[in-house]
Amino acid sequence: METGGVGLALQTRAAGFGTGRRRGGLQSPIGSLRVADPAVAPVAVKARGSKPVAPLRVKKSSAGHENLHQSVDEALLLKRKSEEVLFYLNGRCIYLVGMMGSGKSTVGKIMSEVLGYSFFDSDKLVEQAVGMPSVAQIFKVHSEAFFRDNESSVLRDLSSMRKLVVATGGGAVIRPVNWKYMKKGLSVWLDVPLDALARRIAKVGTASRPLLDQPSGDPYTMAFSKLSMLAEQRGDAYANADVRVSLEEIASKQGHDDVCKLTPTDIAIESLHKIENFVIEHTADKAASDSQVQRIQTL
Ligand SMILES: Nc1ncnc2c1ncn2[C@@H]1O[C@H](COP(=O)(O)OP(=O)(O)OP(=O)(O)O)[C@@H](O)[C@H]1O
Ligand SMILES: O=C(O)C1=C[C@@H](O)[C@@H](O)[C@H](O)C1
Ligand SMILES: [Mg+2]
Repeated sequence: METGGVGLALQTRAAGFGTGRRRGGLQSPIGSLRVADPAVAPVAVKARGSKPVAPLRVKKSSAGHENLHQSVDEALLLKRKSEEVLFYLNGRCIYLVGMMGSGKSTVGKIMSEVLGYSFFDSDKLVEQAVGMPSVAQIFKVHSEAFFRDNESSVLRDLSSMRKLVVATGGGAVIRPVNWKYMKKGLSVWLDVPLDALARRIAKVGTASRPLLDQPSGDPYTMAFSKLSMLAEQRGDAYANADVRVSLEEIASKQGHDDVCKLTPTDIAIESLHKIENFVIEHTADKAASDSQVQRIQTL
């Protein structure tokens, strides 16, 4: 059973979005790009009239200049891609789905900033709605089922809004009703190999992730075995997403042997690219089927 009462909190928070930000909608897909001089490039590139967008990764190495060039290129590519995608999105929300640690929050924040969308993390909204500081505590004091009910309520409330990027909880995909809400927008599955997930999670610890938290044992091994179990239980649930962004595919395209070499910006660019292709393909399909219906009606 879903719970009520989160709508007001969401509306109050979302009411602020749009102010001082770039308008979405039908703009020219590609604006004029001013290429900054990398020698004096700031550490963040600004989207038209908005906050700094792309977190430039300026790696410390002897090849410092090359890395700076690469980061500037990445930021410009991200900006250009976001301008193209905005044209096609027409205000539709983006829902990021994927296992714990797959980068939904990290990548989602980058996407929201370049698109001029608001960012929401559904786990955080559940915490606010329930009035508890962490998902771990909600699981402990109430139950997973209670958390899931609130998660569905949050997704229901979000589904009536526009211009949002939502990082969903890792398990949101298991309830069919959540797909009904997420299908109001576009869903993107961040598909990350379990080994990379376990490495990321072991680095930050499992305390905030109740389904992975273990009192003892090597953090990587414990995370890997729990994640494998969850992945098996969830089966194809993530594949319901409109778009799949496979880190293995991006890494192989870029000639990397390890997905850990990919930056969140690389992943945001690929996500926007896949979204664009999906929308173009489906708009074409719809136009073709509409014109077929019209032809049949005039017979
Ligand atoms: N491309 C990346 N490369 C390296 N580390 C990353 C990358 N993306 C995310 N991370 C790191 O991995 C961890 C998990 O990322 P994040 O919190 O964005 O995932 P999530 O999908 O939102 O997880 P959860 O489902 O638990 O909310 C964070 O510590 C983040 O800094
Ligand atoms: O994968 C999951 O089931 C979860 C992921 C987190 O984002 C939280 O929603 C919660 O810890 C459960
Ligand atoms: Mg998150």
